[in-house]
Amino acid sequence: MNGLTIVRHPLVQHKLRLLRDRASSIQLFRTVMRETATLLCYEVTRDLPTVPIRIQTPVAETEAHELAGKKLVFAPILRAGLAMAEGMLDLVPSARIAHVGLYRDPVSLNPVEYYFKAPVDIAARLVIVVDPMLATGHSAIAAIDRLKAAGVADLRFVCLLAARPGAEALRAAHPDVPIWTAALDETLNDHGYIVPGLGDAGDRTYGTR
Ligand SMILES: O=P(O)(O)OC[C@H]1O[C@H](OP(=O)(O)OP(=O)(O)O)[C@H](O)[C@@H]1O
Ligand SMILES: O=c1cc[nH]c(=O)[nH]1
Ligand SMILES: [Mg+2]
Repeated sequence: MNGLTIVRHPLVQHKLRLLRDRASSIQLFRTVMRETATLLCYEVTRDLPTVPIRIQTPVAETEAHELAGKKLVFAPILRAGLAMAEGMLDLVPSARIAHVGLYRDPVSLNPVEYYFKAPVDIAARLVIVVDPMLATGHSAIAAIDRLKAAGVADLRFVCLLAARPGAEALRAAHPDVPIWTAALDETLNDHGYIVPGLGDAGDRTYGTR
C-alpha cells in the first residue's frame, strides 16, 4: 500500500509473535510492547535530517553529525499508545510528548476525545503519532485531525498492527501522513477487532479485563 511501510525486521516479527500469543502474560506483553516500539522508532526516524558539526574526540578533531531542527514530539493515543511511547523515549529521550486522550466507543466504534495536552510550540515540530492498534482507523484519523487543528503540518503514524480497512481509511483521510507498522492484517471482526490481531492492546497492557 502506498505510504505504508511494514517493518519486516526479524526481531520485530519475533516480538510481534509474542504479542499476538494469548498465552503471553501481562508482564511479558508490556515489556515486549515497549521493546517493539523502540525498534519501530528506529525505522520511523531513519530519514531524519542531520547537520554536520565539528567536534573534538580524545584523539583528534573530526566531523560528526547531529539531528537537525527542533526536538521530535511523540503523540501517544491513550491509553495503549503510552506503553509504546515509553519504548520510543528509550531511543529519543529528549522528545516532547503530546497526550491524545481518545477511547473507541464499543458500540458505534467512534472515537471519543477526553484529553489533549501538547507542547505549546507543537506546530513547528515533527509529530509521530503512536498507537499499537490501527483497526477501523477512526481513532488515528481523529487524533491527526486534532493535531492538525493545533497547527501541526509534519506528521507520521506508527503502530504495531494495522488492519487493511483502517490503513486504507487513514491513508484516504490523511494522505500526507505515512504509516509504519509491524504487520498488516486483512480483516476486522463484528466488534471492530483486528483478525487475527492480538486482542485489546489497552486491556492486555494494563490488565483491565
Ligand atoms: O482504529 P480504531 O477502530 O479506532 O481502534 C483502535 C483504537 O482502539 C484502541 O483503543 P481503545 O479505544 O480500546 O482505548 P484504550 O487504549 O484506552 O484501551 C487502540 O489503542 C486504538 O486507539
Ligand atoms: O483489535 C483491536 C482493535 C481495536 N483496539 C484494540 O486494542 N484491538
Ligand atoms: Mg482498549
